[in-house]
Amino acid sequence: MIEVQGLTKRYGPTTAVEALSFEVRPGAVTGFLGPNGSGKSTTMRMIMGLDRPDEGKALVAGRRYGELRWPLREVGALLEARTFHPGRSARAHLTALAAGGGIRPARVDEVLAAVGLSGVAGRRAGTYSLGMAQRLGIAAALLGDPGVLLFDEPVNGLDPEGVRWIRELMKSLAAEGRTVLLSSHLISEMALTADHLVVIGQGRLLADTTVRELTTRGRSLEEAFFALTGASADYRGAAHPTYRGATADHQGTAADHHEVASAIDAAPERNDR
Ligand SMILES: Nc1ncnc2c1ncn2[C@@H]1O[C@H](COP(=O)(O)OP(=O)(O)OP(=O)(O)O)[C@@H](O)[C@H]1O
Repeated sequence: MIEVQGLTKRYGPTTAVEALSFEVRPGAVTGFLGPNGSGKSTTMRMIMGLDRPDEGKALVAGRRYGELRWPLREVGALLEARTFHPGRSARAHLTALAAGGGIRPARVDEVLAAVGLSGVAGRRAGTYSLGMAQRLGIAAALLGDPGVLLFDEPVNGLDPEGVRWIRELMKSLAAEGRTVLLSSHLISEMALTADHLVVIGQGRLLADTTVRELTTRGRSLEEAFFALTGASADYRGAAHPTYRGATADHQGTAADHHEVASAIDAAPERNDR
């Protein structure tokens, strides 16, 4: 269980997250959706104790991250790809994490097998493709066999086989009774993967509902998402040709939003940090 209670985070003049409250329950995949810059990553970082909220709190299994005795055994997260030392092998990276996290060493080979990296576990992780790096990040998240898992855009840059693998993994983790919070820009993928949805815009909660309920609000989940987020979208990537004319105060038409969404989906990786 994840409990987000009145979270607010400001970066100078920017309010990234504002009075945000929601719960993520076990046994389901909860999708975390919102336009670019709506505060998804910041929220996940606060849940993981990587950013300090200005107001409110985030609890995992009833405690703040910093209060967890063995955090890796309670909560695992893939927040950014390539958070490992490039000169280290995958096995060495996971072995070091296990040693620091009070996790039995044999677990390393179990998670390497679970993510399909056993055959390349001795290779320097810096030589890994994006898909392999994502798998290593997921292995690290699974290392402590935690009941709570967070994934920030895990399908970013993956090929169709990788996307399907992630989808099935998310579902199986939820079916095991775990709490799974998954952010993605790919609404079509979210429709296939998630049971529940938390939608935010400009750091504020816009919807906390089931995929089924939100889908019935429009002709599709995508339509319903645009109807919900249209007024709060803040597309700053104006350099991209498809964004031309889209400004922060541009309310736009459904067609505009579709164009922008296609551009977001096509963008290989975030470049705002
Ligand atoms: N370290 C930081 N310093 C300053 N501003 C930040 C920082 N991190 C995030 N922000 C700002 O906070 C807002 C929310 O950003 P965040 O990355 O949480 O959004 P997001 O929903 O994850 O976006 P995306 O979908 O593009 O990944 C944005 O305006 C962003 O520019």
